Amino acid sequence: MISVTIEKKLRAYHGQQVLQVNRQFASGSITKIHGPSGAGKTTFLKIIAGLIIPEKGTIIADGIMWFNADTKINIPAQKRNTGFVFQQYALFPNMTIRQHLAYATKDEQWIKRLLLLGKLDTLEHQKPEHLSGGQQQRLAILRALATKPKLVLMDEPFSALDLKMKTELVAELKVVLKELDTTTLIVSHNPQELAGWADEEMIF
Ligand SMILES: Nc1ncnc2c1ncn2[C@@H]1O[C@H](COP(=O)(O)OP(=O)(O)OP(=O)(O)O)[C@@H](O)[C@H]1O
Repeated sequence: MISVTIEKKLRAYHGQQVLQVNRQFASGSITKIHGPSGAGKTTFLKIIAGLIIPEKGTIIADGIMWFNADTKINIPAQKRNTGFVFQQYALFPNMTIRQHLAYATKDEQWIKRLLLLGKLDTLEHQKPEHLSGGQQQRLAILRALATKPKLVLMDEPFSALDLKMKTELVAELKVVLKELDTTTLIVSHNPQELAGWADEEMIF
């Protein structure tokens, strides 16, 4: 279980807005997060990942204190074993699809399964510049899963996919996430998207 109790001042255009969250996420659950633009959804994911530091609060993951503002505990992002799908994908321009995955895992069977999941098996030796937006986005999702993380944070991960691709991927992705027992937080700006797919909902 991940338990998050935080406060973070946001840089808003007018005045100041404070992001306050007090929420638990059960192990292996999938939570869909939605709410208005600028409400702090991306910031919230980055706080859990350890990329943005809140002013107050604690983050406890499976009994381990990742962050405590009072005692100044702050486990670095790379030690939180968290998969992150960024809105802008953040792929490595000089690495092929396969190299993105092989960088994270040596498990050949797992790499093969991920490539099939993302329908990228025939493109494994291509670099990002030769991929469509949807293919790049799928690679970002696969890379986030490559280490079989206990926590996956996804920021609008299906925005570049057509409906057919999204429907197929989402179904297969859920099977994989449940198999890994990965706790998953997915930001989606569309309240209807993923209806019935996620276990929980969090509204900003
Ligand atoms: N590191 C940071 N520290 C403080 N405030 C930040 C930081 N990064 C972004 N912000 C501010 O937080 C606010 C919320 O931004 P954020 O990107 O989290 O919203 P969002 O809900 O994800 O929006 P969208 O749906 O448009 O992606 C913005 O006003 C932004 O300026």
